[in-house]
Amino acid sequence: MLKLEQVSKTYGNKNEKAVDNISFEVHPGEIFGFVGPNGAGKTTTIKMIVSLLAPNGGKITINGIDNQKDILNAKKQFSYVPDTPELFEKIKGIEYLKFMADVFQVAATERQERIEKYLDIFEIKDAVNDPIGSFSHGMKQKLALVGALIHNPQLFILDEPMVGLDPKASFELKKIMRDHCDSGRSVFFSTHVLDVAEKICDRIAIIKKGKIIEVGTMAEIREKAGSQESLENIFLELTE
Ligand SMILES: Nc1ncnc2c1ncn2[C@@H]1O[C@H](COP(=O)(O)OP(=O)(O)OP(=O)(O)O)[C@@H](O)[C@H]1O
Repeated sequence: MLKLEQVSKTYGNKNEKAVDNISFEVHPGEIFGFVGPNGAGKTTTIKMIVSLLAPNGGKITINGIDNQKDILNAKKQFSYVPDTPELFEKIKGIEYLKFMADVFQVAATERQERIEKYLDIFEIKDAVNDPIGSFSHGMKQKLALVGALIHNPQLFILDEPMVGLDPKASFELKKIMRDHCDSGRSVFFSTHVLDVAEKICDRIAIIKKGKIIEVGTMAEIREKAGSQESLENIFLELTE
């Protein structure tokens, strides 16, 4: 579903690589967690996957499509919710959702169904007729999530999705992520919330100073670390 092969990124004329020759794969039906300390390279990696940044080297394929050679078709395969969604403040929430449905050419009945379903789940049905500028941070995040789910993407990419969400929304999002993968699609997300990653991810990659230092299921990570500890404890040991 998502494949990174020897991907690197250096910003400007910095000496150090923000992302250094990383490779991993996210399979269909998988929730894949991407964890690492501040400045490790998570957002840089995500921005290269979604074609907001061009890598200096390596190859990224999404659902078999090279995201440097065929950007438009690669972009049709995924949805992306950044850590701080920047939405059009002057338009109404519902106008944003219709715009997203238009961009991804979602048929009328499906868009109606999905918009209603997710507005209900995230409890922002009453707010969507107001300008986005009047939304709280959490409400904007919920709207961005609904907008990203409208075309039922093959790959759902989220950067720090739990930050700013209330406990109910966070619970619902985790359920949506699982359902999404149970239907054969995939989720790739970065997080600092390690107990959530441990609980919901099928596989996890740990990045440190731009390099992948561990990747696998929790059982595989525990085995390699020679420890039965929590992801948090193993993470702290590996990233010391
Ligand atoms: N626009 C930029 N220009 C120059 N350097 C950058 C830029 N964005 C990120 N970096 C550098 O690249 C490295 C990786 O940053 P990145 O934001 O990818 O890390 P992260 O793992 O997402 O961190 P965090 O958990 O703090 O969000 C850091 O050293 C950072 O200073």
